[in-house]
Amino acid sequence: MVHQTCTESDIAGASFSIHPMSDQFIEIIKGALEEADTSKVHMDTDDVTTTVRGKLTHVFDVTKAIFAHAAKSGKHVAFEATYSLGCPGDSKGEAYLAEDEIPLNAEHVKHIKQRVAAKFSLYPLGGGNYMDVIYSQIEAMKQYVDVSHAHYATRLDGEAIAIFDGLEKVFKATVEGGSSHTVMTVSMSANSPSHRGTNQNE
Ligand SMILES: Cc1ncc(C[n+]2csc(CCO)c2C)c(N)n1
Repeated sequence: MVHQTCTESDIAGASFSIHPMSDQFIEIIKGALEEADTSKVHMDTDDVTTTVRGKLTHVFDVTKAIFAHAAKSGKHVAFEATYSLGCPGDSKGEAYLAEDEIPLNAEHVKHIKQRVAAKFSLYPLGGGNYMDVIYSQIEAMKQYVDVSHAHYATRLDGEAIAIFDGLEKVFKATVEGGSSHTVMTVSMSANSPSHRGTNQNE
């Protein structure tokens, strides 16, 4: 078996998709991808997902903005993402590591009000006490949004922007805590008919 070695580079990335439950899905997906300022990341869209790579701050900033732009269509939008840091498979995005830490979209999207339901799972690979890391980061998440137990994941209910900011903080804390390869999966749902009656945006 060939063992791939992970580089020392701190390049982060996300592979994500948006699925708007609407006949206008093409406009919603493409519109959201275009509306976000992606100049500090390497971004590539195909028929399955979009991949963004660069500094972790910008990967979260761009995915948060794209989701917020899609969700503000008012249509039921599902979002799936896998975030990863610590084991890059290619190097095209590495040029973007020279960027500064100033997010380009945060100011623009921070006023978007969008209640969402989400689930996330954190995988601190390459560290010892991985369950301790997971439990302490679930605890940390309670500062930002409503947190509840789910099988294979932790449920989050709240404003989309607060949830993305919480996810970014938890991811960073896991990396800074010594996880040499960190993966996080996120599922999010906006404007679901299942939320009717509980959604402040109605
Ligand atoms: C973020 C994101 N990136 C790519 C796709 C895949 N995709 C499905 S339909 C469509 C528009 C027509 O080309 C695209 C790009 C997605 N769903 N969400």
